[in-house]
Amino acid sequence: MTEILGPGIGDYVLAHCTPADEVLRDLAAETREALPPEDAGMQISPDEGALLTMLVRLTGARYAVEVGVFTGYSSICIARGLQPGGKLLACDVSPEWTAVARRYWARAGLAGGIELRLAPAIETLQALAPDPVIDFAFVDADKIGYPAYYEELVPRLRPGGLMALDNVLRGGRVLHPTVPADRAIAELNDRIVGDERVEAVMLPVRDGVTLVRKRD
Ligand SMILES: C[S@@+](CC[C@H](N)C(=O)[O-])C[C@H]1O[C@@H](n2cnc3c(N)ncnc32)[C@H](O)[C@@H]1O
Repeated sequence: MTEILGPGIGDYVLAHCTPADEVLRDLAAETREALPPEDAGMQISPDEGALLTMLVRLTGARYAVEVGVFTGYSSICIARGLQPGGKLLACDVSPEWTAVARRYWARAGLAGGIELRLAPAIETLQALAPDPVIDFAFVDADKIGYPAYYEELVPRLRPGGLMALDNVLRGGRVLHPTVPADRAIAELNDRIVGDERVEAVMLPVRDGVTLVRKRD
C-alpha cells in the first residue's frame, strides 16, 4: 500500500470510510504475516476497497474484470458490489498468491461468482469477445502492462461502464519518471486525458486511482 499523503491524513481517511469486515481484516493480516513487506504492500487499502465496492454498486455492474488479484482483497471488494448473479473475471499469473485469494473468496461466500484465469493478463483480455459488455474493470497488475490492458479493456467496456486504474501516481514519480514502469504510467495518464472515447477523473486516493468512464 503506497501513500502519497502523510500517514496522519491516511489514518484519518481510513477512520472515516466504511471499515473492512472480519474476512477482509483476516485476509490483510494473513497477507502481512505470511509475505515480505514489499509483497504484502501490494494489497489495496481498506479505504480503496470501500471505494471499489461503492463504484461497482453505483455502476449496477453484473460483469467485472480484474487485472491483478494477488491474495484477493480487491476481488472481494469488487465481487461484493456486483448485482445478484454477477460475475467477476479475475486475472493473475501467481498460483501461490491466488491460492490465498481462493480461500478467502470461499470464506466470503463469493467463490461461485469469481472466475480465476491464471495466465498473463494480456492473453486473457485478448481472448475475450470484442463485444462491449464489461460493466466494471479494475487494473492493478504489472505497471508496464497497463497501456496494453487499457487498450484491450476500453473497447470492451459498455457505454457508461467504468474502469479504475490503481497506482497512477507511482509515489509521485509520474512528475519526473525515470524508470520504464513510471514512464509507462505517466505516458498512459497523458493518453487517457486526451482519449475521446472516455471521460476521466484522477483521484489522489492512496497511490492515485484514475476512474475512466466510457462515453455513451
Ligand atoms: C499489486 S498486486 C494486486 C493487488 C490486488 N489488487 C489486491 O487488492 O491485493 C499485482 C498482481 O499482479 C499480478 N501480475 C503481475 N504481472 C501480471 C501479468 N502479466 N498478468 C497478470 N497478472 C500479473 C501479480 O501476480 C500480483 O498478484
